[in-house]
Amino acid sequence: MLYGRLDALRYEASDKHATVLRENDPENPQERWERDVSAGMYAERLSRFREVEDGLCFGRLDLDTGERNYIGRLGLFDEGNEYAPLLMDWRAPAARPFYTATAASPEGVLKRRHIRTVARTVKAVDDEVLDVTAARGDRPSSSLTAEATLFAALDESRTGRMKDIVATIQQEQDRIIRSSRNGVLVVQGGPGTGKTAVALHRTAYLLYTYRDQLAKRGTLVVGPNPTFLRYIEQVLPSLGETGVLLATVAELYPGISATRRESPEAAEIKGRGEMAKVVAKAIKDRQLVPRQPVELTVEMEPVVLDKTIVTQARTRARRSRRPHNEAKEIFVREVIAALARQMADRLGSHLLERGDLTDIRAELEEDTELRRTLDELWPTLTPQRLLSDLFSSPDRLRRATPKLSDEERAMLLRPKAGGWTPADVPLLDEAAELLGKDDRAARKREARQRRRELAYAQGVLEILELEEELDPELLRATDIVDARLLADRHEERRFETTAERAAADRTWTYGHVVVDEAQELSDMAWRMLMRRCPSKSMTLVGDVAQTGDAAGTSSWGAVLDPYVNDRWRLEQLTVNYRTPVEIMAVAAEVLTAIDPALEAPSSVRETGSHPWSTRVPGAELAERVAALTAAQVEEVGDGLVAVLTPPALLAEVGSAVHAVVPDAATGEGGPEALTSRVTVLTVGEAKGLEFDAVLVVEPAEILAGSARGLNDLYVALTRATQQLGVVHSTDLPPSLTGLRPRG
Ligand SMILES: Nc1ncnc2c1ncn2[C@@H]1O[C@H](COP(=O)(O)OP(=O)(O)OP(=O)(O)O)[C@@H](O)[C@H]1O
Repeated sequence: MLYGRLDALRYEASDKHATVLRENDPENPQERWERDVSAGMYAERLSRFREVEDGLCFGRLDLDTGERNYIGRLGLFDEGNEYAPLLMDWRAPAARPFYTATAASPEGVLKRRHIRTVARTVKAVDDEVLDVTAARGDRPSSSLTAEATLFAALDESRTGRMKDIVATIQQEQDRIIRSSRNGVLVVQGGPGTGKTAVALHRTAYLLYTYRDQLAKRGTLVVGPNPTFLRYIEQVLPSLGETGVLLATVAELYPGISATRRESPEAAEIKGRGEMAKVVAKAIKDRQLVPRQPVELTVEMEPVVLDKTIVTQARTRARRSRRPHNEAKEIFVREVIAALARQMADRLGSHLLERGDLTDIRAELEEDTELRRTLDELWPTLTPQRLLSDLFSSPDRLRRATPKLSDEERAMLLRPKAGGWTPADVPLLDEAAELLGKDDRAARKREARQRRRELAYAQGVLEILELEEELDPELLRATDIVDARLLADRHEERRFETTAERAAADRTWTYGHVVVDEAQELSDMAWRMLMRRCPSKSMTLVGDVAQTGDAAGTSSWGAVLDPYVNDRWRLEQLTVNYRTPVEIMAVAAEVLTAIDPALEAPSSVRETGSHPWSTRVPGAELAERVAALTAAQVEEVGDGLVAVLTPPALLAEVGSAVHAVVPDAATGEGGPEALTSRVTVLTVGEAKGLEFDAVLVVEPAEILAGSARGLNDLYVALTRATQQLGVVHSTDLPPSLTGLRPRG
């Protein structure tokens, strides 16, 4: 019945979509725009109906009032029966007991039913009786809800794409998902505790609950890398939500594609909060005072631009606290005023009238040589020019970074050409803020366009006039419309979704921002994100024990206090749904080595498969890893295998594995990286992902590879849902005693 209703809605939307496209043959841009809006709306509705097809209805609540509510991915109503609810959206308040009711606190629920479907067929039904009196003899209650459905989901082979957990959200997760939209919410939790899942379901919940507010300003979900974003991109559509912008920090500056590579050390320096001062200093460094007086001739009169004039003008411009490009106006005005006074004095100011002084100023303003000189002293700058000049000039760099060591400065130095790195993006953003808009070119372009439109409109009217000349009695076109009005009507308006408009606008501010793997963000990246969300309605999820980036954080307070003081709230997730008990026991020792105060999340599953290690000769490492990978592929059947290596071994191990498993993928980037049976990755690239089986190569090298080597090792060990093996040629790190050596 529910699928029948869904089909009817789908048919209706598809019909309307086709009608809009067929019947509206837009005559002018306004009509075209209106048609695009309607067509966009129906297309979005259609895609939403398509996305909720799988598992449309996954639950039922039998209430003590005798009512029976079905719970599903979206709300469906019976049009023929006063819109009585047929299916309740999981986010509706009345659906909440589906996730929170327990035997101790049944919230009016007698029975909760979990329904598992494949395509449109019900495959399993799992009932929980919550009324304790009625439940006598039933199985003992556990802290998990929907246990059977949950375990079935957790035991499934991984597909390389994250699935939604809407049918099995657990109580501690539900509380976070439905937590208030206001303020900054930090969700701290160990690996596999569902932080990513919770963040995405919370996004869907907020969009449902605050649809109007969020539709206008949009929602941004930030992830650590493009592979991760691909991993999660299907979750929100499957929850009926399209139109959320998913991006990495490096993608948040429109027009910049940050693909240049640099050392982790250079990226760490660029991520430091003090770089904000460096950018500010680099800008000030471009506001010059001439060493020697500059002599110019304006309208045959000599003028001298000396140090005092420029210094005073610069001080006034700086004091205005306006961004550099906007403050230029003040600088220019001040210099011109001073030079006008100079000229007037020479000509004898007592002889001049008021108008004369204005004329002198106008002459100065129009003088190209003076303009050129002023442009040199206070150049109009783009963020790109500022930073590429800075990083390619040892002198500029030295002046802007007095606190860096020579060694650190050398790491930042690079040739101008070659593009931008991800760590440059927050610096470009900072520079854009401090430089302000230089919209003169855009304004000129607009004015030119407008003139063209007016001229065209005028031409149209003239033609109409000519045609109408013969019949003076008739009302003429020019009686009703003038060129300006006609041009207005012709102005193109392009239809774009909120997410598209937001993505193209650096100064866009979002209604809500979600950051996943938030521990990886540098101080500069935080500055940038905070600017994107002045309301500070944010959800930040992460694990300070998994910080791999040297510029990342080990304390939420340190990150957030500068922006919101202590006005942020912390929620913790404590149950690990991914990593089985056996693997977690090994990883927990590494966690203790990171910080004995940190507590590992407790795993819900046991697999009976113990993590193993095998030592091989150094010269055979890549080959042996390849052979073991092939064996692992056999073992996991349909599942996915990841080989996690230190960066230095990636290429060698990658090609050895490729020789044995030809469809294996290596490294980040390619679309096959997630869905190949085997993927060879560095730990950084595997962040946030999961696989059925994982082989970790040379852990001692992972450990030694960075200042946060232990954190990286912890991340590597916690990626597997079923099996874990470690292959090494050098001694194992002392924290890996829990592995079972294998011949
Ligand atoms: N309530 C749930 N029902 C079913 N599966 C769940 C539930 N919670 C989490 N999972 C599953 O557990 C796995 C780990 O979840 P997720 O990736 O969100 O964890 P995480 O905390 O972000 O991990 P990490 O810190 O390692 O990135 C995923 O496969 C997710 O689907």
